[in-house]
Formats: sequence, structure tokens, C-alpha cells
Amino acid sequence: MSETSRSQAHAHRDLPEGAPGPLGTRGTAGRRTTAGVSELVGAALPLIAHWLPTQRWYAGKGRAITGLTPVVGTPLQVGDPTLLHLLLRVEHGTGPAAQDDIYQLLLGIRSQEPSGIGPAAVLGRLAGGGPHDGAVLYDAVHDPELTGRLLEHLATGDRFGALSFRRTPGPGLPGNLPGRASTAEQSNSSVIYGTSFILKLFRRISPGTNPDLELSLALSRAGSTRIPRVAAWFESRLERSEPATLGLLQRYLPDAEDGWELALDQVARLKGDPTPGNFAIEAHRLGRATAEVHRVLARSMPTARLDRPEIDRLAGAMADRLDSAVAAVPGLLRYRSALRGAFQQLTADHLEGLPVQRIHGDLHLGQAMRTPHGWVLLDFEGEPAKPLAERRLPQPALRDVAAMLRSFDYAAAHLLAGAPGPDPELAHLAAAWAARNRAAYCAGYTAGGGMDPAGAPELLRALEIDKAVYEVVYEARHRPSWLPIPLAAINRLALTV
Ligand SMILES: Nc1ncnc2c1ncn2[C@@H]1O[C@H](COP(=O)(O)OP(=O)(O)O)[C@@H](O)[C@H]1O
Ligand SMILES: O=P(O)(O)O[C@H]1O[C@H](CO)[C@@H](O[C@H]2O[C@H](CO)[C@@H](O)[C@H](O)[C@H]2O)[C@H](O)[C@H]1O
Repeated sequence: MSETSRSQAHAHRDLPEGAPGPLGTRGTAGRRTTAGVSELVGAALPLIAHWLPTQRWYAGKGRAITGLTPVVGTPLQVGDPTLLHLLLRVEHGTGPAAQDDIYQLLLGIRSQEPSGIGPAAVLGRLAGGGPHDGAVLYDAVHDPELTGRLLEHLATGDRFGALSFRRTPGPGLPGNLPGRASTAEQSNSSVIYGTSFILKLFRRISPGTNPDLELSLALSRAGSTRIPRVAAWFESRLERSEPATLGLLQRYLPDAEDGWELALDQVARLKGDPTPGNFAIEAHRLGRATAEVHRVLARSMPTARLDRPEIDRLAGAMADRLDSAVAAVPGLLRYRSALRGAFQQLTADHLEGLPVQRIHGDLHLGQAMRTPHGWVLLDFEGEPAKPLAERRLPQPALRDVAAMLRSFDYAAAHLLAGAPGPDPELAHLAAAWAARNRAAYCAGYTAGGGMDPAGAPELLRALEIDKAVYEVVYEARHRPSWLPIPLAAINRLALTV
């Protein structure tokens, strides 16, 4: 069966109870009748099947879609334009090898293409002869009016069918701000409201509370100023599972500078600028901020200490991830034995009793924003490719430190990637920049009350390798021209084993 015809076959099934409402008149959203939504979704599925694989946040790249099944459809506005919230199951493969993911889509439907919307956000014109025949279907994240509607729901804290909108206590939310789609390169999609709020719409959805909401709420409630305050969120019932987090509204930091951009700017000055800046001061402050966040998380969420079986599991999981990565990127094979050697050095002698706690899970310079009041950390979702249950496990806090150390290496390596040919002098400057900032970050982390990373060199190296292995797969999948950056790190780290 072709992708499109299979999609249509699934669409003829009615949507589940409590999900959709009839697309008749404004204000009918959320009722338990399914006919109008099923028809609209049926007409949309063939367009979705073509558009989905072109999206950056789509995790199924390279795997054929074998089925599209609507899970929950909720009309949030009805008329012209219509706003349809859709959770969609995307199936890959068949039989025992079958896998599936659920994605969140926010679909706009208008009789005319909205002005100012880029072609990449347009899925096409609906066909099928229904009431929306000929209307334009598009990604509503790019429609200020419709994302404004979503903010209204968050502001009132109401329920629509399977969707629940929740607010944190505190000042009310403005319900009438138009949203603009963020242009940041990201794993999900964000909408910015004026200079006040930013709403992240999680794209790949798993049952349960997303760690970004869980940890941001814990930090907000503990009064931490190292994250943007949580203002609201929304979630959905998902078949018979616990509710899944769909979106997170936080204070927008209008004066913040992205740590990755700041670092790149400093690195670029290495090419003969007579006044190179001193990023090491910032790296030190960032280390302190990381330690501060870790301290609050350790106080407000469960902690434990590593015992022998846990140490074996930690090392075993790293070796398993390496093996999967080797299967995906065969260029890693030549390093396999050395890297496994580094994981085998994680023994009870070194690690028994080491504290573990909830951590950021995917820390890098692009997740750190420098504000007039200091560094703020974003996006506590963890590595998007890992299952949610795994991302919620307590970890050695040094995992975040190792991840940030990789980021200094990335920033330095980026300079070399842009050079027209081999440039040993530039390579030396870049390596020295990375070393200086990595050391400053670690010193800041220790000064801020974190564990001295130099006190656990085997663990730090294993964690850096584990992260670089993840990066190899990430780059191979999303940015193949960046693959040499983590591969060079793997080469370097393998030589130290
Ligand atoms: N509260 C905020 N204030 C200002 N900019 C933000 C804020 N939250 C996110 N951003 C910007 O959006 C980008 C993507 O956010 P992030 O939470 O990392 O999304 P994703 O999980 O989709 O990668 C960040 O790198 C930052 O540039
Ligand atoms: O989208 P997220 O921010 O949640 O994280 C994913 O994308 C990151 C890239 O945007 C990726 O980070 C890697 O590239 C960064 C430079 O762009 C570098 O600073 C990081 O050290 C490197 O890991 C991250 O791994 C991925 O999960």
C-alpha cells in the first residue's frame, strides 16, 4: 500500500471519544461528536504524509512511513480560519520491526493562503469534496492570529476535549497577544508573544510529564532565577496512558544573548582580531550557574548514590549506545574497541557512592542565555532521541558538565570548519581557546559548589565520549556537514584510553 492510500485508509476510522468536536460554528469545539473532524483529518492526511518528513523536528528521517493514524483531534477555533490541534501516530516498518511515534501538529485551514507565511509552512490545498475542499492547509505555528488563540486558552486555563490548559499561580496572562514563530534552529517549535512569553510546542510526544516542564517547574517553585519562569502549560490525555505534556509557556528573555552565538563571536576574533575578548570569564560564570542549578535540583528532586549494579548499568548503557551508533555510522567502528575500554574503566573503586540526581540532560552553549542578571539555562528536555523514562532517571551531575565541555570544543571546531584549507596556526589557537574555556567552566562549576570534575577523570572522559557518540549520530542524521566535529573529538578521546 502506498503511503498516501494507507494514510487515507486510517483516516476513515472515527477519532477517539472526547477528542474532536464538529467543525460547524465557532464555540462548538471540544464536544464529543467526531464526524466533522474525522472528515477534515482524512482530507489532511495525504498532505501531512508529504510535508512531515521535510520538518527538522521529524525524527523518522530515512525510514519509510507505513501508516498515519490520528490519535486525538481537537478543533480550537472553527470558521475561516480554523485551528485544528492534532496528535498523529506515525508508523514505520511492519511486523516485529514496526515502530511508531506520536507528533503534535497545529494545523491552520483558510480559504486563502495567509500573507507572510513561507512556502515551507504550507502543506497544500485540501481535496476530497468536503466543506473544506480547496482550502489551504498550513502549519499554524506561523499564523499570529491562531497562535494568539492558543495563548487565550493558556490564559483562561480551560479544557477542550482531551486538552487541558494549566496556569501557574501568579500574575494573569495577557490573552490577546499575537504570536510569531521563532526562527531559532531547534528540535521543537516555539512561538514568541511580544516581548513577554515564549511557548514551546513539543513535536514528538510521549506519555507522561516532559522533563522540561517537570524540572522547570521544580526550579521555578524553588525560586531559582537561573531559568525563565514557567507561566503555563498544556497537556493531553493519550489513549489509556498518563497525560502527555504538549506545550510549555515561559517568560521570554528579550535582552538575552545566546551562549553559542557569543562563543562563536569570540572564536571568530581569534583570526587576527587585535582585541580578542575574554570569554573565559563568562565560561567561569556559566560553570557557577550550572552548579547552582544542580544544587537546587538535588534539593528539590529525588537523589541516590551509585552502587555496584548501577555502575555496571551506567557503563553497559554507554557501550550499548556505542554499538547502536556504530551500526548507524560505520565510520565509528575503528574507535569501538578503544571507546569500550574507556567505559570498562568505570569501576566501583572509582564510583561507588557517587551521588546521582536529576540533571539538565542535553546542556550546551545554545541552551545557555546570558542576560543582564547572569546566565539562564533553557530546555531541560534531555536528549530528544532518548526515551522519556530514561531521560527522567537520576544521573551523575558531571554528565551536564561533560556535555558543556563538548560544546566549547564544538565552538572552536566551527572556526576550523570555515577555513579554506588546513591552517595549523588557527588549529592551535582554536584548541587553546577550547582548553582555556573548558578549564574556566570547570573551575566555575567547582567554585559554585559542584563536584570538582578533575576528581573523577575516568567518569568525565566516559561521559564526554558518550556525548560525542550521541553527537555523531545526531549530526549524521540532521547536519551531515558537521559530522567531522564530533568525529574529530572521538578520535582525540580514543587516543587517551
Ligand atoms: N525564555 C526564552 N527567552 C528567549 N529566548 C528563548 C527562550 N527560550 C528559548 N529561547 C530561544 O529558542 C531557542 C530554542 O529553545 P529550546 O528550548 O532549546 O528549544 P528546542 O527544545 O526545540 O531545541 C533557544 O536556543 C533560544 O534561542
Ligand atoms: O535541539 P536541542 O537544542 O535540544 O539539542 C540538539 O541540537 C543541538 C544543536 O542545535 C545539539 O548540540 C550539538 O551542537 C551544538 C552546536 O550547534 C553544540 O554546541 C553541542 O555541544 C552539540 O552537542 C544537541 O546535541 C542536540 O541534542
